[in-house]
Parts: sequence; C-alpha cells; structure tokens
Amino acid sequence: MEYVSTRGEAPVLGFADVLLAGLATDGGLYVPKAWPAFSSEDIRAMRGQPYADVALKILTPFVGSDIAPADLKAMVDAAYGSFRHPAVAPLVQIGPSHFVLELFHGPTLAFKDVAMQLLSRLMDHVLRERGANATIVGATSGDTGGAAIAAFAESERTDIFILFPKGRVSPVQQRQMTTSGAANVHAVAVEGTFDDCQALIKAMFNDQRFRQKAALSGVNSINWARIMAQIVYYFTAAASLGSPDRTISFTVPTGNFGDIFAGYAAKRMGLPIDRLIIATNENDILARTLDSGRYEKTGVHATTSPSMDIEISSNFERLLFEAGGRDAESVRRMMQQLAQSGSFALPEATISAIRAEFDAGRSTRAEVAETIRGSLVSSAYMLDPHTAVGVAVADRHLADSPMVTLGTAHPAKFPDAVKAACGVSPELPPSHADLMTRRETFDSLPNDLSAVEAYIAERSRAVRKGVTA
Ligand SMILES: Cc1ncc(COP(=O)(O)O)c(C=O)c1O
Ligand SMILES: N[C@@H](CCOP(=O)(O)O)C(=O)O
Repeated sequence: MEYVSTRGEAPVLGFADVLLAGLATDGGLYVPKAWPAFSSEDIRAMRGQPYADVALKILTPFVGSDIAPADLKAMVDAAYGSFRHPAVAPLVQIGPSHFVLELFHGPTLAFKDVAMQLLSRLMDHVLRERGANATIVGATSGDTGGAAIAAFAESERTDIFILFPKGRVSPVQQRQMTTSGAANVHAVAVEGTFDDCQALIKAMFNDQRFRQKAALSGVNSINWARIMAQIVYYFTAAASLGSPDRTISFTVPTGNFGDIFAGYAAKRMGLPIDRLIIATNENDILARTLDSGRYEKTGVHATTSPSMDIEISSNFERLLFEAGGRDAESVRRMMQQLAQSGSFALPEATISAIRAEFDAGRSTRAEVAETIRGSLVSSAYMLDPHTAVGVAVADRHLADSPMVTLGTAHPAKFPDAVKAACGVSPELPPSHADLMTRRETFDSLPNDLSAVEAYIAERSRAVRKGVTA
C-alpha cells in the first residue's frame, strides 16, 4: 500500500515509512492512495470472531508487504492480549436501539490504548529491523499522553516526549503521564492549551533540520497508523449488531477528529454505516462548521470533558481532502487561510459531500451532567463526561438504525466531574490502585518552540547517537 499527503507535495511512501514519518514533510497528513474494499461476505464472516483476528484482516492491506504476516499477527495478538476485557471492545446496550462501544479496557482506561498498544509494537519492530532509534513526540489533552507513555515506556529504541497543557488535564490523566518512572519517558507541562501543544509538535515536524537530527516520529492521530488501528472497532461493533444485513449509525465524541475519521474510513472500505454523528462539547467548532460551511476559531473553553477541549481539529484535514475529491491544492489553500486568519470557507461541493455522510451536535456542561445522572438512574450505567457528550447528542439522533455511541474513557479518569454530576465517585480498577500515591516526575516549559527543541535535544538518545530512522 502506498500513501499520499493531503497537501500533495510530500513523497509518496510505503507503510513503514509513513509509520515513522508522523506528519508529511509538506505539513499534510498521509492517507492511503486507495481504500481497501471489504465485501458483505467478508463483513458477515467477522461476526463472533476474536477482536485480534478481525484486526489482522483489516490491517493487512494497509501494511502490505512492509511487515511479514507472522510478525504482524504476533504484534496484533500481543497488543490486544493486554486488554482487561476478552472482547477488547464490548458493546453495552443502554436503550432500545442505543449501545455504548466500550473502548476503555486497555492499560490507561481510554480508547487511545486500542491504537497505541499496536503502534508501539509496530514502531519498535520497524526500528529494530532498520537498526535505528527515534524520538517520539506527542501532544495531549490528557489521554493520548498516558496511553503513549504506557505503550512506549522502557522501549529500547525510542525516547518519548509528551507535551500536556499545564493545569488542564485531570489528576488521574496527569499521574498516568508523570509516574511511569521509565528513563526514556519525558512528560512536559506547557504553559498553554492543547492546541498550543499540538502546534509545537507540528512546528517541530516542519523544522526539517530538527526533524532529521532527532529522527522525529509522532504518536498523535496525525500518524496514519493510529487511524488504521481505530478502524477495526467500527467493523467489530457493526458486525456484531448484524452488519452488513442492516446499517448502523455511530456517534463519536470528537476533538481532533481522528476517531470519527476512522469511522468514515470504515465506510469507504465497505462497512454500511448510515450516519456518522460528530458530538462536541462547548468547543463546538466542528458542529458550527457543518451548520455554516465555515471553519472559524473563537477560542478554547475549559469544560468537564477536557480531552475534547480542542479547536484545531487535525484530522478534519483528511476529511477535507477526501470530501473535496482529493484536491490537494484546495486543502493547502484552506490550511494556509486557517494559519493566517483563523478561519476558512469550505467549497460548496466539499461541505455538501460532508453533510451527506455526517451530522453534528453540541452538548453543554449542564447537559453532560444531566446525561451522567440520568444514565445512572435509568440504566445503572456510569458514563464518563466524554462518552456523555456522545450519548447526549446521539439521543437527539435516534432513528431506525441501531445507534452506537463510542465510549471513549472510563468514568474513573474524571472522578470529580462524575461525582459532581451524579453524587457517586467512580472507582479506579485494581491496576491503578497506587496511582495517586506514586511519585510524580515532570518538567515545565513555556509555549516556545526553541525551548522545547532544546529540552528534547539534550535528552534524546537519537540526537546524542546521531542515528536516524
Ligand atoms: C476521552 C476522549 N474522548 C474523545 C476524544 C476525541 O477523540 P478525537 O480526538 O479522535 O476526535 C478524546 C481525544 O481527543 C478523548 O481523549
Ligand atoms: N484527546 C486527545 C488529543 C490528542 O488527540 P490524538 O488522537 O490526535 O492523539 C488526548 O487525549 O490527548
């Protein structure tokens, strides 16, 4: 499989190079040159199959010949063997035709583990084969960071640097990042928002000298392999609800647009999805864009679903590319306008193509609290605030097809918000028993590219050894 950049000016790469590249050298995001196709028979055959077996089927065409089939199978089995639930991503019914897809049974209690447990194994494998080292960088609003640190801690070939917005993540999220104790892990609190952290990451990738020197790799959903791994659970969920013999709709709590773009990819690959519903909190830039056809920044608000406090929604660029007929020049123009003026207008054909597949809705803090309380009372089911954003929006879109809302985090990651909403404090699972008493180690840096690059250069083994991927 070959991959092309959404901005059309970066080299076409194979899977292993895309995996290590993160952002394309033209600032764009990689997408497959063509979408693999799965037939109705293929999807029917997924019913009742172990998660890892379905994952192997979905991932194989994306990986192509870059990784030997037996190696890929071993990595997939090991990645999903680390989950606490045998189904990996079980469905729980919360209404007559409404289900939550629980994606939080991995090591750090959020959906990010599903991709990150595989990504670390794939990267280590490729680096080992090449005799190379890499510097992994990531920005987090709370969950990607913990998942990446759990997946890459003690990795022999990588050092990992995670930037998180100071004071804007939950105490559980912060401690998942700051208490690993591994020598290759560096958690950094940045004076700014998640968007500032993400902008620093992209600026490091766009600094070609630093990128080369540090052998930079990324673990955010700018990395195609993250999206690829997230496609799998749309297939397992839909197949277990009767797909392809009936269509299913999905509501996805959305911030950086990676998770819902994986649903769009599944649809492009043949999964009969009815509607894809973008659920936002008060940071509702995507819901406003679907209404108005204009992507327009207005500032980030702190909410009770902090992992979705995002305004620059990276993967929306992948959708603009696809919905606009893969017109890289038009994507370049829109991204340039966003950087210059904080907004851009979508071409009429692009916004129409998006509206044909997606709906969007917004949920306020008060609605989120009421949804958490209502779910506990009516179904004895405790929601985390991010999943609650999804459930609140999905409830307004229930129709003939079964609705699956993605359960993106365990409620115990956000105990204060959950307790304030329903009066009950969710308990952390036994794997996290000593989390709140472990010693924290992290550094603080200003929102300044040269300070961040200097910090990384001093600590990265790839920089010290001068070995590149
Ligand atoms: C718990 C949780 N829910 C939802 C989201 C949104 O996912 P995405 O960024 O892929 O849209 C995130 C992170 O962004 C998250 O951490
Ligand atoms: N919510 C995310 C934000 C980063 O998203 P990613 O999917 O691009 O890594 C987080 O928890 O960090």
